[in-house]
Amino acid sequence: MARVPSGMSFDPERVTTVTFDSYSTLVDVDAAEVALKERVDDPEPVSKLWRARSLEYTFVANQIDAYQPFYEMNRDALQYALDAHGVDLSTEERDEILAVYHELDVFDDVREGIERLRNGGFDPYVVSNGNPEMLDSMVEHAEIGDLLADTISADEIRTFKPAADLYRHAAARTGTPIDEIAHVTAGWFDVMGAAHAGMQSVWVDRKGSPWEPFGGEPDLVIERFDDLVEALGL
Ligand SMILES: O=C(O)COP(=O)(O)O
Repeated sequence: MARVPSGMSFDPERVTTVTFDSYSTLVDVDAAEVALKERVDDPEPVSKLWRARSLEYTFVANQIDAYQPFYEMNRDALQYALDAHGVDLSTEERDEILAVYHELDVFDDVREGIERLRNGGFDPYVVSNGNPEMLDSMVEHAEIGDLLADTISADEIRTFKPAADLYRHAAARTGTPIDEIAHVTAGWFDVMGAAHAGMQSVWVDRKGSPWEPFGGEPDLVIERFDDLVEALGL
């Protein structure tokens, strides 16, 4: 069931285009932990620090003009997480772990949900921090290439979420007024960034997580993509 947080309003009538975040929304980044398992005794904290640092690097990069492709952010963050936990791996081993990003598992509701949106007349796009090579392999592995209108990468303007410029760039690329876009994401910072830029924000909360006390609420909260399909009246 979709939840509309109190005081917030999701307006389905205004939506013509739906944009999706990729990592943690379409594909499961927690699966990256599996790649660590074979080489690290206690993979969970390493995986968590890796993921957290990747995102923190993107936030800092926006502020200090230090863009590098998201894959390289992940590479540096993995190195840091391993160092912080005293794990010494060769470059080849680190590369193998990193490559898991090319074949992350797709969530089971994704294909059907996007298909129903598309059949209902909405244009589905991906708007992601991932660089184009990552997005190509993500789309191929998730087998959703036939459903998407396009993928839009932070790399096109060398600026990461949640900078408003990236959402504005995405709106321009889709040819849609920004307030006619619903942005669907599991990332809290991405919910805030999309809303700040003028999109309607849809938070995918698959695990019943608490929402953030900071930064406003999503316009709509869904557990599965079907909930969005219903909220859009399809
Ligand atoms: O890893 C992230 O959440 C950032 O990448 P995304 O924009 O595709 O989500």
